Amino acid sequence: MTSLVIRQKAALRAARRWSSAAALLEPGSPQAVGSVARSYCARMEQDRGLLFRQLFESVSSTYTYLLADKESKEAVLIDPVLETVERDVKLIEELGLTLKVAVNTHCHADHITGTGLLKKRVFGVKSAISRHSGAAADLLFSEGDRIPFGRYSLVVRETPGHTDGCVTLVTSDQSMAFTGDALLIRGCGRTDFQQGCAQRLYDSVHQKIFTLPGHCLIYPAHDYKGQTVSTVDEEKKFNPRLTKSLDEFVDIMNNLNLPRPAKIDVAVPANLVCGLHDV
Ligand SMILES: N[C@@H](CCC(=O)N[C@@H](CSS)C(=O)NCC(=O)O)C(=O)O
Ligand SMILES: [Fe+2]
Repeated sequence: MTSLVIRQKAALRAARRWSSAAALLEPGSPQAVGSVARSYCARMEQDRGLLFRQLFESVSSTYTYLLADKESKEAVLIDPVLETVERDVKLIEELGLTLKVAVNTHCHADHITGTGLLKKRVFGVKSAISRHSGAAADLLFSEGDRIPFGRYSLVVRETPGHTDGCVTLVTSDQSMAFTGDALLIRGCGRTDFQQGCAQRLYDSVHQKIFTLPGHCLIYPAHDYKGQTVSTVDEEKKFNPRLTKSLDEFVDIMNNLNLPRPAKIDVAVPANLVCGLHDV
């Protein structure tokens, strides 16, 4: 009994030490990245301050991501899908969030984005996409731009190759990267339509994603096998395409022989106007 009380007191003291250390770290500050202990604190800070939801649309196997600052309630939504906008709006309302930006990682070929409908459903939301996508949106971003939401922000890394306007959105403490179709879990986006280029994609992933910290979590736009998350280290070790040499990668990509996405002829024109095709 006595030893149980001692153990409980020790655990309480340790928890207090952790929480006061975490409280000293501004989310996304340079101090929040670095040693293992510091990065562990940064993750604790995130748990306390950053709301995160991974949502799934099963027809196109698309992941939509909701991130919000728990304090200010400001939120961003990454890669919403037209068919699941009502689900997303309901969740945003239930959680009392203010959606600031609905952002696309690229001009999708397989589904219509939800950004256009979201702009109609939620007052004040701005759509955003890369200026190299050729698509219309309220905000056109490029390399190094930040998408702020409360105390947090997403930093834009241009990762072309699947399309010209593909970006990876990285949290400012580099603990999470939303890679769109540039890097999928144990795979990558195809390069046989839109402005696809295998060499460009290989360079993008190696220079802009594999240079992130090894523990950085990888959240892709799609998964077709039930996988939900990976890390930079895991993909550097186990990605069956991107661990190969450039020549081998190009050969793999030129021989995927995938069928065209069923909705490509409808989705691409719609997504070039951020889903506002029927207005
Ligand atoms: N069957 C789906 C389309 C599947 C597909 O082509 N996925 C793309 C990402 S969406 S542009 C892709 O890059 N896949 C890479 C891979 O290796 O599977 C449909 O008809 O919509
Ligand atoms: Fe795509």
